[in-house]
Amino acid sequence: MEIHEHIIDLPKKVYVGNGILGKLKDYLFQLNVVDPVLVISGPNVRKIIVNEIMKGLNEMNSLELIEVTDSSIDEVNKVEEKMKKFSPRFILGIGGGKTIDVAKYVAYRLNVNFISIPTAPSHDGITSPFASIKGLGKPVSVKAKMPYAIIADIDVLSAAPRRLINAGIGDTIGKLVAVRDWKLASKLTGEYYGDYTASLALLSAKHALNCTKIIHRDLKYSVRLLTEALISSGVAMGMAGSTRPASGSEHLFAHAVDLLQPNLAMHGELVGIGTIIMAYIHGIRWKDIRNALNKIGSPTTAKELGIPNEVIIRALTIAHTIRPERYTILGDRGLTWGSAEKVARDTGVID
Ligand SMILES: NC(=O)C1=CN([C@@H]2O[C@H](COP(=O)(O)OP(=O)(O)OC[C@H]3O[C@@H](n4cnc5c(N)ncnc54)[C@H](OP(=O)(O)O)[C@@H]3O)[C@@H](O)[C@H]2O)C=CC1
Ligand SMILES: O=C(CO)COP(=O)(O)O
Ligand SMILES: [Zn+2]
Repeated sequence: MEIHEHIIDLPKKVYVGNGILGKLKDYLFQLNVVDPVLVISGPNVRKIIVNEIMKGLNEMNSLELIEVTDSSIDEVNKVEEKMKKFSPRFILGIGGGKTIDVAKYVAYRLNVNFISIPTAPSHDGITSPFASIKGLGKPVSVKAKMPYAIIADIDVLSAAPRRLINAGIGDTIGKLVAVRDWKLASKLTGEYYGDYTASLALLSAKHALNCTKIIHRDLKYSVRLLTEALISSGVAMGMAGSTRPASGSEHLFAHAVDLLQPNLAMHGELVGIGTIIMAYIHGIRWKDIRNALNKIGSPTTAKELGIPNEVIIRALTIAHTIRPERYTILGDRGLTWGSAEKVARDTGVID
């Protein structure tokens, strides 16, 4: 008899709290982290946060820091080159989504434990066992290492620029559409639909929507809520063994814009706009989503992001080609130029 197994890898420990990075040394001890340890970080985060963290770890005999500037395969190769000489037992990824993606992808390829230390609540890659790496030939995420532990310091995360916090809200609200797409696919194509992981992703989206109502009066509480939502959305991906619960047509749109005009906008901002458009096509409450994003000052129009109307329309027409194996509301044939222009205008994304 053939055995079908589904193996779920989960983090060993998740630390969340205010000012907890000051206890990093204790946590690493609790987690049995032994050196050599490699810290991966980006240039901004290094200056703002990591240099201080490194001082706190100066008792380690073997500790190295490497800076990465984007989540490309070239940066992955650069880190791997360094690892040949250094052979770390643990990797700490400290930063935004791109840094964490490089760290978890390197950790996966070389089978080294990886600890995720987010400095911005801008994405749900904090916990997911997937990484978006540019230069692998596709704009969507690939398999990577599930973090061994997560250390989320709410003081640090809530001090991140507001744009990054808003992007995390956009990335999470996207699950409202992603789960709809998944359900639709299960009806039309017979694809397995995981009720539990879908519910977990939806719960994250609901909490992110709640954040939009309270962030003006209680930033720290909202960031804590958002961080927990990002973590559990990542867990949903880990449990599903795919990004399906967290990425549908709204992400396809975001990936398409990024392909056409790289680095113009943050991932979560594009997902937020994609969510408005795809919610409109699904016939769900797209105006509520747009109002929620407007309320926090997150962009809801192409103009706010400096993206030409033609790029939005073109992205909508090619989005269905990005991951053809994952059925969404865009169907197999996608949108025509005319229908793409109409939905973008009807939702106010272009004028
Ligand atoms: N693997 C997955 O499942 C997922 C992956 N992603 C991916 O994550 C990426 C998006 O991540 P995102 O975080 O939005 O973008 P970036 O990682 O590009 O971070 C944006 C900027 O914010 C800076 N930054 C981070 N923390 C702070 C802070 N506390 N204070 C000041 N600046 C800070 C970074 O600095 P520095 O230059 O130092 O890095 C960087 O310049 C995309 O590539 C996306 O595809 C998104 C969702 C899920
Ligand atoms: O960004 C993601 C989830 O928020 C990952 O999605 P993709 O698998 O589409 O890259
Ligand atoms: Zn995302």
